[in-house]
Amino acid sequence: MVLATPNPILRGEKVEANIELPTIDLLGERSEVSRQIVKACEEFGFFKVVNHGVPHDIISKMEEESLSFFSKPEAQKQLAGPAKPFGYGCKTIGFNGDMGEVEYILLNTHPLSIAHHSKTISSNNPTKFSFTVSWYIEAVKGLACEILDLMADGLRVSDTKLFSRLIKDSDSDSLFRLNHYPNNDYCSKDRDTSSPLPPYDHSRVGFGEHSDPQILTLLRSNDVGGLQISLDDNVWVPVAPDPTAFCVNVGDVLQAMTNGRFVSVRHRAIVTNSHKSRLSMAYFAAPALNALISVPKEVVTAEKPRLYRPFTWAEYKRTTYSLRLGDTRLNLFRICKDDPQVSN
Ligand SMILES: C=C1C[C@]23C[C@@]1(O)CC[C@H]2[C@@]12CC[C@H](O)[C@@](C)(C(=O)O1)[C@H]2[C@@H]3C(=O)O
Ligand SMILES: O=C(O)CCC(=O)C(=O)O
Ligand SMILES: [Fe+2]
Repeated sequence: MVLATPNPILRGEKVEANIELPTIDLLGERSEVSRQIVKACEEFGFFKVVNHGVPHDIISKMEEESLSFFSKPEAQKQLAGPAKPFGYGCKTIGFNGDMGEVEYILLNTHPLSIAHHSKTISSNNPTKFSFTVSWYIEAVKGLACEILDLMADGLRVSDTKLFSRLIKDSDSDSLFRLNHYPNNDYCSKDRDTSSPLPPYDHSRVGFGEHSDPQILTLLRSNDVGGLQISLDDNVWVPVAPDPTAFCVNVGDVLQAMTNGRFVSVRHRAIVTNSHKSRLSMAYFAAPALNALISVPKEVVTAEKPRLYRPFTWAEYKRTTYSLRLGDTRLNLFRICKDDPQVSN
């Protein structure tokens, strides 16, 4: 069912009723799990994993540390910023004027970088913060590698570690982001409280629409919704929050490496009308800067010729950061039929 939004961000925009993303049980039979993952990446670019093996303890400690940081007075949080490129950021996203109703911590996942930034994020116990983040990242990185190996299997790529090797590199450029969105208590003083609020306020963008540039994103959120994905132009589908699962999405690099078979889908986070704030924790699995992104031979066929030219992650990242959040970047790397450097 497609419903017109009560307060659309863009004219003509539609929001569908909540969908359940494909849910993949990682304890299932391996070839069946691979098959389901490939199908979900082709059809949605997003799926949920359950029985993911990341200990509950690690997730709840990371959530506790995050909330304890975000509950500090603004002036204290600012000591850990600006997020240029890493640290605390509030409302400004990236370097090109994007804004949203979100505060966040953005970190590179290298242990030395985490230890360095922990000093300003948690001045009273930086070791505890640093330890918790590193522990969480090790666990989600393990999960990301497992999922990437299942993808390679499902795609019948002979080098089954091709994708996971890229993110296991000690120079991997992977990132970790904690996003904290406001709750509706911000506006309740000005509101007529006699009529109930709709579940979302579509005029309040937390994190504007974009695709993730990396290989794979593993997102865990608390029980407050807000994430929406765009399956068709101008149709947004809210994703029901599920704190027991990880929401996994294909990034631009994986779309390129699968020759467009997997889709890096645009998504955004809207501020909900919940009394509780949304907390999301995103691990962006990326290759090393000098890694060459090219397509394995198994996904290029006469019917599906090579779509993108090879590029390094450094080149792709530079392009990404020179653009706005909502800009499409992968198309800039599409092969032009008359490009003499390109052979199929
Ligand atoms: C406006 C921007 C913020 C962003 C870098 C960019 O120039 C375009 C992509 C943005 C994004 C989206 C996914 C991740 O949250 C992120 C960390 C990333 O790698 O690309 C952000 C960047 C950011 O916030 O710095
Ligand atoms: O908070 C969310 O649910 C989405 C965040 C997101 O898309 C991002 O950080 O790239
Ligand atoms: Fe994202």
